[in-house]
Amino acid sequence: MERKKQRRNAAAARRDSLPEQQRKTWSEAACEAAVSWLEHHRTASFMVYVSFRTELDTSLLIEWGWQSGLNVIVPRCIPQDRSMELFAIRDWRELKPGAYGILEPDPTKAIRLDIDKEMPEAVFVPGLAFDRSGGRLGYGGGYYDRFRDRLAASAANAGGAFPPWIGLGYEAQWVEAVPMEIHDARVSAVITEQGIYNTGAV
Ligand SMILES: Nc1nc2c(c(=O)[nH]1)N(C=O)[C@@H](CNc1ccc(C(=O)N[C@@H](CCC(=O)O)C(=O)O)cc1)CN2
Ligand SMILES: Nc1ncnc2c1ncn2[C@@H]1O[C@H](COP(=O)(O)OP(=O)(O)OP(=O)(O)O)[C@@H](O)[C@H]1O
Repeated sequence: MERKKQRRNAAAARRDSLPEQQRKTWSEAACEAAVSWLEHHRTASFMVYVSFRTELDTSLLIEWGWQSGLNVIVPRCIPQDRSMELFAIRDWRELKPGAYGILEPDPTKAIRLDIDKEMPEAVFVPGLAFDRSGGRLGYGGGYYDRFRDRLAASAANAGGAFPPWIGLGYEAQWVEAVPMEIHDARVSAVITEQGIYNTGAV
């Protein structure tokens, strides 16, 4: 969709223009808000992206997870079918650059997770832009939308609940409305440096 591509370029340019020191401060504040949310919900595990380019930096959240004994789950993307595999990681040394140059779990070091047996209790998703109704603009690989369908199928099979789907971004990433297509999933909340926004979507 051409309209989406233009929105992606504009959103990426806006995020790239945010000063590095600001991005660092905002990332830390957003990670603290995410920590509060996880503590409040007493989650034992969460899935999170490892940041690349100018994305909101999740390293503080990941390190807090390790220190607090939570199961920290990171995806690895498979460009052939645009799917993602999950791994529990315990240390930065279990990551190596994968597709797109993103740091991803090294399958020889990290522990592979079978989502039919074990599901992350919360999922933090990256984005180029978000809107207040939970619309999310990604890089266009459809990785998270496809993965969400798989997770929903496993949850339905196991009779379990689908985990909260939470966007992480800077206040500067809000847009009026992300163009949404049928397959695009909404996030149930967005966390920024200002705190958590519930979107009303499930
Ligand atoms: N940290 C992180 N990990 C992630 C994602 C993410 O957004 N952030 N993804 C979320 O899905 C997946 C990777 N998706 C990606 C999809 C495309 C490009 C990319 O480089 N695209 C080109 C443009 C291609 C085009 O427009 O045709 C580019 O941006 O230059 C990068 C990552 C899985 N892992
Ligand atoms: N659940 C799905 N099943 C099959 N194909 C899908 C699914 N979701 C998205 N796609 C396809 O993937 C491509 C990219 O989708 P979209 O523009 O929604 O990506 P995105 O959400 O921006 O990216 P990402 O999730 O990787 O950050 C589209 O061609 C779309 O048709």
